Amino acid sequence: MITYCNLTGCTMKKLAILGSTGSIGTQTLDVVRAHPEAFEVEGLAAGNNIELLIQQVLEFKPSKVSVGSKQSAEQIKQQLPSHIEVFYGEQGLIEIAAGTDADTVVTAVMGSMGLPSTLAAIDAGKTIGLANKETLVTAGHLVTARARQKGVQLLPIDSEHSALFQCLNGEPRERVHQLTLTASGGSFRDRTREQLKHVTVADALKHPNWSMGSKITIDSATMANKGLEVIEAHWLFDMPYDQISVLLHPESIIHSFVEFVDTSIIAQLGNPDMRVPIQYALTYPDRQQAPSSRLSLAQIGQLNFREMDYNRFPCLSMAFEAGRLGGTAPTVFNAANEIAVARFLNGEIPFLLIEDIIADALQQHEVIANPELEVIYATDAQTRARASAFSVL
Ligand SMILES: NC(=O)C1=CN([C@@H]2O[C@H](COP(=O)(O)OP(=O)(O)OC[C@H]3O[C@@H](n4cnc5c(N)ncnc54)[C@H](OP(=O)(O)O)[C@@H]3O)[C@@H](O)[C@H]2O)C=CC1
Ligand SMILES: CC(=O)[C@@H](O)[C@H](O)COP(=O)(O)O
Ligand SMILES: [Mn+2]
Repeated sequence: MITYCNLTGCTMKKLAILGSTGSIGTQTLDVVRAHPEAFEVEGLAAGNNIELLIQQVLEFKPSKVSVGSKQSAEQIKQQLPSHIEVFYGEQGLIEIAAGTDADTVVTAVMGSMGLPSTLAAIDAGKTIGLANKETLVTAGHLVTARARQKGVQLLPIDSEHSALFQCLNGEPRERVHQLTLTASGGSFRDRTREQLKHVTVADALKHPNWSMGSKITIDSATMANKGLEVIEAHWLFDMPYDQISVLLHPESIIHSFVEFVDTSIIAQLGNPDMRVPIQYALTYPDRQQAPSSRLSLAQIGQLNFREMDYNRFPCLSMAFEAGRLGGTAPTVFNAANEIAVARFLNGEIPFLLIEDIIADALQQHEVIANPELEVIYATDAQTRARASAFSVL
């Protein structure tokens, strides 16, 4: 039984979930389902999957919900009890992030569209269970500064960052030699660049180890995901880029590790199951039985590792470069990648054009140092326009 106690008594943890119908959102609700005595759901936000959202509302009984459009809001209102408040669009997402009694907000929408609601949740003093890595990539300096100012904890949900958080266990930065993020290599790990020219969307969506939303699955295949994660680690752990490395590990059993200055290495292991890091963020600093299977190293037998080939995966080099440049460069990397992946998923461009679109966007951009929020939004919009128009013809 999980209880959250302070001097005034024991309470249930109150949650709002942004992106409740997605891969992370539904697995967060699996964790809630496994511990009904510990969690209450105050707010749910989704995009277009009204059918699933209605089922979630009837099961978890939040007081407020939000959907992607006004039309969906009208539709859902007719099917829900009248005491449930229904919102929509960006303001709706902000209402779920900041306008409920939730103490913890799980940010599980995809992309930098999660930035305004994440900032609103921080401003409202909510603890953040952070899955939406694009938010930290596009505006890491603003998000982390605001969280510090408000005394708000950013608890990582991304598996590698949850692993690093657990390995670091509060140790100061001076004791750390290097953070290493492991990378599965994604759907095309063993294909040559020549073979990548004609891969299909269906092939790209077959991740070897994880079942995830489509955008992140493509990011894994291009290695842009690991690039985003390097920048995410930089901001979450206040670590310079030359102390962050990436190692190819096809099995996704070691989720990441920390090498300390005395040469000791501490790693976090587990089966690839996001409900484990999600639950850790929700119960932190406590640990409880998770709705997940136990890892048997004897059954696995061996684990493999390979040096990262940066020529094979140029998106990773570009992300390191953007991170080191800082300012608006990571915003450009992220926005160009979001558009390029959407175009690939839409069947508009071949797989290898994703990296060309990112390279073009970074090359033409004049970096603005220490950008304010408005500059971030303007850079994001300009980059999206350029990436949408990019053509090989
Ligand atoms: N999946 C995973 O295992 C991992 C994911 N992450 C990160 O977590 C985030 C979510 O990923 P994932 O769960 O895979 O993505 P999914 O695509 O599975 O889910 C995205 C969610 O966002 C919702 N959404 C889309 N548009 C809107 C909108 N306008 N307003 C409100 N909600 C909206 C979707 O709703 P609907 O479906 O109803 O349209 C869905 O609930 C990403 O940033 C990803 O990088 C990080 C580590 C692991
Ligand atoms: C589950 C998770 O955290 C994903 O970000 C995962 O790490 C993707 O795996 P690769 O990017 O290593 O293929
Ligand atoms: Mn990850």
